[in-house]
Amino acid sequence: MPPESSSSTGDALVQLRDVTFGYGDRVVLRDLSLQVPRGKVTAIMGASGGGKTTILRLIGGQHRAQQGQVLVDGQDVGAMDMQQLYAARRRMGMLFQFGALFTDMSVFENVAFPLREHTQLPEVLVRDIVLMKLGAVGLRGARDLMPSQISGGMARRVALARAIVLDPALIMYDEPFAGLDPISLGTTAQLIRRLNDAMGLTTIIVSHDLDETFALADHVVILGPGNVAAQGTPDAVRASSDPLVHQFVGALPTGPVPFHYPGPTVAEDFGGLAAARGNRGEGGA
Ligand SMILES: Nc1ncnc2c1ncn2[C@@H]1O[C@H](COP(=O)(O)OP(=O)(O)OP(=O)(O)O)[C@@H](O)[C@H]1O
Repeated sequence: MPPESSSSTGDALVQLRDVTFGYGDRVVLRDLSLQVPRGKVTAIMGASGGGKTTILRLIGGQHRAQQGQVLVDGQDVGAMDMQQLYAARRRMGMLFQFGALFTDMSVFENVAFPLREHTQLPEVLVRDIVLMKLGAVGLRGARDLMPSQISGGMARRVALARAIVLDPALIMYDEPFAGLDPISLGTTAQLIRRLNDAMGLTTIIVSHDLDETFALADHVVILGPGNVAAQGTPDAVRASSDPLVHQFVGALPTGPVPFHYPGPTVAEDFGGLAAARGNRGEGGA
């Protein structure tokens, strides 16, 4: 696979090029193009159901684009066979919402799990790596606790240590702040930034927390229906004149983002009922 020319792409670790993807007949992303700059924190935001998690799944190779390309470090994820995909995924840490821990394993064993699955490292090295990663999230002292003995915020940090234990190049967080109190939320945001910078990572966050995410991210992508409404630095995106971006950034209840999920019209769904009421003389209101 030829490397991407840096002149056309900047230095992007991940690129989606004219990607179209749908579930069954329902097209979720249409000709969507976006860039994830290397070494930076990129936030993907937008209305609920807009396809943010779908984008993460395309990057992780859990879904394949029906048209277009998903390039990770210049390699087309959609064209990989299982072995290549497996190798590519080892370079990606993924932390999905509430990144569930194995409840029957200690904190230490949870973090050690990917090392035991994917490497044949001797136990002394496993121990050092796990303690180093737990140290990075401030939980070296919690190694022997079980998931039931730690708070939700701590569990999130253990999941984070587990996601970075194989030293990925890219880490993706889906809703890392969901359900956290304001202090844990601030700690998690700081940690995401610190890990990104200290480990030379590239980070993608899908998040609904506008203020926290704009404060944290270097690059923001706002999704509109099926496509990118705006992308750039947080300041550039805030200044966008696109009505959808304006609605989103201003958290306005009305604007181009529809309230209703696409479906039959009211007349189609309730027409029979209205007609029946009409026949019984109830249709006045
Ligand atoms: N496995 C699936 N099968 C069918 N439809 C799906 C599937 N996963 C997601 N969808 C639909 O695709 C659309 C995009 O979903 P996705 O989860 O990517 O959106 P999102 O932007 O992450 O939403 P949210 O912010 O609410 O998490 C939604 O309308 C959803 O109902």
